[in-house]
Amino acid sequence: MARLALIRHGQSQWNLENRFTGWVDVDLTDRGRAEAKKAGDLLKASGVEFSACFTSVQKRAIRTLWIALDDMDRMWLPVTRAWQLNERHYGGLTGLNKAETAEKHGEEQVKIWRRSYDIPPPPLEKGSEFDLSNDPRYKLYGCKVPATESLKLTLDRVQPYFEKEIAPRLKAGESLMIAAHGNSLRALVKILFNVSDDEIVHVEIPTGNPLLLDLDGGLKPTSAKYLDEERATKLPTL
Ligand SMILES: O=C(O)[C@@H](CO)OP(=O)(O)O
Repeated sequence: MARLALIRHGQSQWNLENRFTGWVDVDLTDRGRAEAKKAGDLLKASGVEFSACFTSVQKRAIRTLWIALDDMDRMWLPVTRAWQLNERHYGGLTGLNKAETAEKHGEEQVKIWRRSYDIPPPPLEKGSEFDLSNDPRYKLYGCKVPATESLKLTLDRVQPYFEKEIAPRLKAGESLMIAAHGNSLRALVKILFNVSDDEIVHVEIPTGNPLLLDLDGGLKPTSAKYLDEERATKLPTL
């Protein structure tokens, strides 16, 4: 039976500051590092022997994976980095404080930008301090940096990557880890649990808390649990 562990990065500096982050390469806070270590403890205690890991090209996810693998004494596992697993791009909201933006535009509008399935935030202006179009990593990986993304647009890049690189290995019975981000993981949860466009609005993924799935041959979850039960959020029904 294949197992899949989905781990959102630990708390980042901009999670702490309550700022829209998206593709900005913000690092973990001390608490985020502690969450990553706890994720490693819990994965080790689960007894699952993983054969490979996937992560984004953003340091908060990469470092979470490093810390967890170090804790698990599995630093030798193969790791693949893919821009397709990046956080959703927050467009023109990038860098803004979420509470101040809600005061300015209203709670309802901010909720639509943050959690609606297919309404993207306004695009990021070209040449903005958060414009990453010339970042060497995206040139290296041959990625055209988006100007904004809804969850749907995020899923449109997560899904083909998952189906090509990850799903065949799970179908072959491998157990894999994915360390990624709130919204790239919401996209994966939407795919795996077959969540409707309306219901995905209510799915929140906690930081640094591994979600361990048992998958059948068609990659349908037969069991799903957050390993840190005290910090678990509600999962879609199986
Ligand atoms: O700022 C972001 O990039 C994400 C994840 O922290 O925030 P949200 O909760 O709005 O999806």
